[in-house]
Amino acid sequence: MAGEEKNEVETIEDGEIMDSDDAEAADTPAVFNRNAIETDELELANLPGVQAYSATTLERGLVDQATNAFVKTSNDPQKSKPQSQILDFDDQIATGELTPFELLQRNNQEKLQRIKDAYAKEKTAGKTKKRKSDPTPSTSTSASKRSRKIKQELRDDDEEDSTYTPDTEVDDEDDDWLEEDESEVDKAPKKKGKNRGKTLLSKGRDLTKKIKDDGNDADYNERIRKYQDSASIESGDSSLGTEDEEYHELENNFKINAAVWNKLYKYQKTGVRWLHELHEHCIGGILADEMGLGKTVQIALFLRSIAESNVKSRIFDYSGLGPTLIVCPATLMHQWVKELNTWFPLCRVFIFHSSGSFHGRKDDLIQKMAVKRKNGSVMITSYDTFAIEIDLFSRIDWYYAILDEGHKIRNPNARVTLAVKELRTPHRLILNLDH
Ligand SMILES: Nc1ncnc2c1ncn2[C@@H]1O[C@H](COP(=O)(O)OP(=O)(O)OP(=O)(O)O)[C@@H](O)[C@H]1O
Repeated sequence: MAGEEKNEVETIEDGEIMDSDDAEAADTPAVFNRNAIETDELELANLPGVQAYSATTLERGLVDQATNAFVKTSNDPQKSKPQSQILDFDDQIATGELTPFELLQRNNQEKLQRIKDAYAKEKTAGKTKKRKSDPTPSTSTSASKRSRKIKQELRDDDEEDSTYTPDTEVDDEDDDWLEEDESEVDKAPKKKGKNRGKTLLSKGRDLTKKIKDDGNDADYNERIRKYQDSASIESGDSSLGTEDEEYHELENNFKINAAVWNKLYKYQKTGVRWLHELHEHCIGGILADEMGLGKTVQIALFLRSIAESNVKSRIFDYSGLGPTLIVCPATLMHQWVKELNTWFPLCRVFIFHSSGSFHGRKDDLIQKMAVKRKNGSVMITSYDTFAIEIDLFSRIDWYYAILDEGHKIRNPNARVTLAVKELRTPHRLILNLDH
């Protein structure tokens, strides 16, 4: 670290933090000692007018200083109010009432309302004064300026610039289909961690071997035909898949089949709205609800709403849902197929794995994925296959990349983590970071 000015504040013992009372007494800000680096450690330090500090000491000092300030504030009943308010708000996020963005928006609205109220008060007071006595300069201009400024700040917060440029080239390299020994596919699924009593519904993952993906054209056409037949017959469950024209409107011109939306629990609806907020801001996110609370379902519904809304992408040159990649443990691949078939039946779902129903060259399957479909296509693969075949996966510009059981990429140097970094996609989501 280098700075042009010499630190004039009184320093104390190495790494020690000056108590803020002492700092107040001394009428100086609280500071920590910045260790000057030995001049022979850094050539820069030999330059005239430049002073070098140890970055580690600087960072540690800042963290300690912030911690001390926080502890002091929270022990002070006068100052602790904002913290308790924050906890209340956090509760609303934790219980699935609001998304963090909605909370911010609400806070901003409240702030704006307070300004408006103060402005209205000032105005009334001003009028009364004017009537009663000499005209005094009005404060309304500055209040409305303040209000305009805050509104502008709120608008500015919403504007994000993205420079992602997709490259759609797919080359024709000849690859043999990899027959992996992923015996975990055959194993009964094991739930990790403690059951914290929150699980709503059991996954029934041992059924998954019977579920076929849409890798085979004939099977896929048959599934869609059956679904359309059943959807045209009015039955109790047909609402999950019918093309009802009734939609629930979401923000930014997105919508979702109303019958399906109404099947979601409240916190799941909040989750889907939050996924849309991330999408709009082009930022990735981690959906880490407890096991079995419906993360897979929320993702399926979110993808479905993107397909159904057919909104023009801010990044790609098309509307609706583009090719989406889901990477998960091999034991969960067929469960994903099942949930997608249930909640988003028109989507074509491919498994890229030796247990999938596609028989042919791997790059033919990848090319099939690259085709834009009205109802989207989702490719599911295992972490092992993904890491081995990263060259193939990185040929596509993925619309979304979703990592289930995302703690698999916890090790920054693991092959799979490095492979994930090679993926070309503007939208990344992680599920189940850790349990
Ligand atoms: N709103 C709902 N209505 C009906 N069934 C639901 C609903 N939400 C979830 N389910 C069902 O509950 C089960 C668990 O949901 P899901 O697989 O999405 O949970 P999950 O959070 O992804 O679980 P895990 O963390 O174990 O991967 C599934 O069978 C799913 O179909």
